[in-house]
Amino acid sequence: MEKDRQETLKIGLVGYGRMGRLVKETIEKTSGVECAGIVSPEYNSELGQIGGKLDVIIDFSHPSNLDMIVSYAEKNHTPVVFATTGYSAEQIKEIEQLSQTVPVVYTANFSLGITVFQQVLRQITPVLRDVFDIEIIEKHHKMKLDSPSGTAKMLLQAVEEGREYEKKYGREGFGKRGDEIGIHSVRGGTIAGEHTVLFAGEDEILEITHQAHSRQIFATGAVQAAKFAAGQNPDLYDMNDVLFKKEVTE
Ligand SMILES: NC(=O)C1=CN([C@@H]2O[C@H](COP(=O)(O)OP(=O)(O)OC[C@H]3O[C@@H](n4cnc5c(N)ncnc54)[C@H](OP(=O)(O)O)[C@@H]3O)[C@@H](O)[C@H]2O)C=CC1
Ligand SMILES: O=C(O)C1=N[C@H](C(=O)O)C[C@H](O)C1
Repeated sequence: MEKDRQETLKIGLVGYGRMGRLVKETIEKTSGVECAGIVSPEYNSELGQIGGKLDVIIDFSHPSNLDMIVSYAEKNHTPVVFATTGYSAEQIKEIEQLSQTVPVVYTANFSLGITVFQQVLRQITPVLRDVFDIEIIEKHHKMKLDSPSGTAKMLLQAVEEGREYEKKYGREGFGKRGDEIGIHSVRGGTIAGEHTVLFAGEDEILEITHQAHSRQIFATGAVQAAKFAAGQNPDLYDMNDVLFKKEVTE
């Protein structure tokens, strides 16, 4: 009997803002996981101050915490779920490098809808790109720090698979549209997150939109990703792996 008992995963939570608080509540409602401690100004200033061994780290905070997380994870062989957006290209390399030694789930969006949206884009963009103009529009609450959103960058990456475009971030001035992709960030109120990819052709428009109606989808997905990461070999994973390739490797 004892052999079948699953250990409760001890999660170290970095960031205790809008998302961090919701992730903590979600952990408390989820079986098999517990919040072992929090890194934020009102709790601990680094993961090392949380007592005991952490089984996995979830980070919803700020790019400035990356080095602290990486050095803890490397030293303690702790899997990490990175949810923070706005990392520099060098920081993304650091995350990729970490994934050679510990399991890492890194995604700007934990929702099922956006995961499937990326798959759809990979299928339809090669068919449409030569005749339709492509624009990406994202809308978020006014407290968001980074623009464009991490999700908009992921959608752009899916659209650009097989062909890179010139990017226009917002548009102003005078002149015809070039061979480019426009990326537009709207900020206001409490919008939880909306992403649209618009394909505009001759007399027709195909528009795909994902709306987050609350942040719960991100918190639920992040806890699911933490459970997944804890059972994997070192590698870089995303929500496609978490949602659709669930087998735990030996
Ligand atoms: N991958 C995904 O699915 C999602 C990702 N996100 C991303 O998660 C991150 C956190 O989002 P959210 O919870 O809304 O943000 P908040 O601003 O509400 O919370 C950020 C947290 O990080 C802390 N923090 C630590 N260092 C810094 C610093 N140098 N500057 C600012 N804050 C710092 C804040 O501390 P303090 O309390 O002192 O401000 C706070 O605890 C963002 O990057 C966001 O884009 C958000 C939703 C979904
Ligand atoms: O900051 C947010 O709120 C969100 N950030 C993520 C992003 O940058 O894509 C995901 C989600 O849209 C909410």
